[in-house]
Amino acid sequence: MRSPDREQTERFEVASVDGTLLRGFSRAARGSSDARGEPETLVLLHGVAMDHRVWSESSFLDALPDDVHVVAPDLRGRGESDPGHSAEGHAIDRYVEDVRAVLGFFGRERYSLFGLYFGGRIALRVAEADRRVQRAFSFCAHGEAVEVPADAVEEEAKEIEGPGGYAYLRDHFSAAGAPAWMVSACDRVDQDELAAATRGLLHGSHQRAERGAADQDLVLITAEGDADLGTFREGSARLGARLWLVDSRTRVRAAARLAEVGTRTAELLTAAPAAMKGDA
Ligand SMILES: COC(=O)C[C@@H](NC(=O)[C@@H](NC(=O)[C@@H](/N=C1/NCC(=O)N2CC[C@@H](C)[C@H]2C(=O)N[C@@H](CC[S@@](C)=O)C(=O)N[C@H]1C(C)(C)C)C(C)(C)C)[C@@H](C)c1ccccc1)c1nccs1
Repeated sequence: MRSPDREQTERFEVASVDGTLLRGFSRAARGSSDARGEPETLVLLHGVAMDHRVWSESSFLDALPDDVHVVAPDLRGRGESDPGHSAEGHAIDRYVEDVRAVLGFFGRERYSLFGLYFGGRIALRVAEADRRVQRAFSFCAHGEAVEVPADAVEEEAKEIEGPGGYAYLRDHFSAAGAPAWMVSACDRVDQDELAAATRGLLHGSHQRAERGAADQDLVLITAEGDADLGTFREGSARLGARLWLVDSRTRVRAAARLAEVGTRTAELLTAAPAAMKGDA
């Protein structure tokens, strides 16, 4: 564990296109920077039933070296950020605007994005839209078109906003073998915002992501045993993305492997450019 005083963590607040205030945490880099005099800046995007705290609780943060500038926003409706209010207020295009507002706030020329589950899908869509994104990692979410069944998702939203909403998520994720940090994250999210974010998945999240710039480094990550592994392979071929597999039976269980993925991610961020070519 780092000693707190060495941690230069500070809060930030930035307004998105629609006026929603996004808040989050930034851990300054210590030491080296690149030829442009900029440290590697890694923006972390959490999943639907989560907030920025999952990065430290999963030990992903500890796996990142001191010389990386880490930016961890709370997505709208989560953590300390303003609510999205409605399903339309939680459309994926709003999330893309939010992330681009965060990139604008820190004013770097280049960013890496790491997204967790639906945060990964957001990362791929931001990479498509914004040339500042040099690398995008998507943990357990591919970028292909998906059928988002309106009835099943509406059913889920009703469960989530009901009296047993937190129990539904805790039970589902626990039964699916999710690690404790992922189960407890659900309880920190406001129920109405969680239901709106769930219905928000019906506004554009079905669309596939296209590759943005030719020089972007895209990385898809999923479980060796994932039932949708074929789709991740298709996505890797279509997008010219790396495919990293973690040793777990399902995407949900893969969450327990996040810290080791953090280590591998850090190696890619800090690798000498020459080493970037052609490694697995
Ligand atoms: C099969 O599900 C899993 O493998 C669990 C896994 N989910 C996914 O990878 C993707 N979703 C799905 O696949 C599918 N969506 C779903 N409801 C949308 C949704 O996701 N939620 C809404 C609520 C929020 C918490 C989040 C979530 O998590 N609910 C779990 C439910 C608990 S879990 C242990 O069953 C979930 O998934 N419910 C499915 C079903 C309703 C179809 C059963 C489809 C329809 C998109 C295919 C997510 C990343 C996605 C991809 C593309 C577009 C939109 C979402 C996890 N996500 C987070 C942690 S684990």
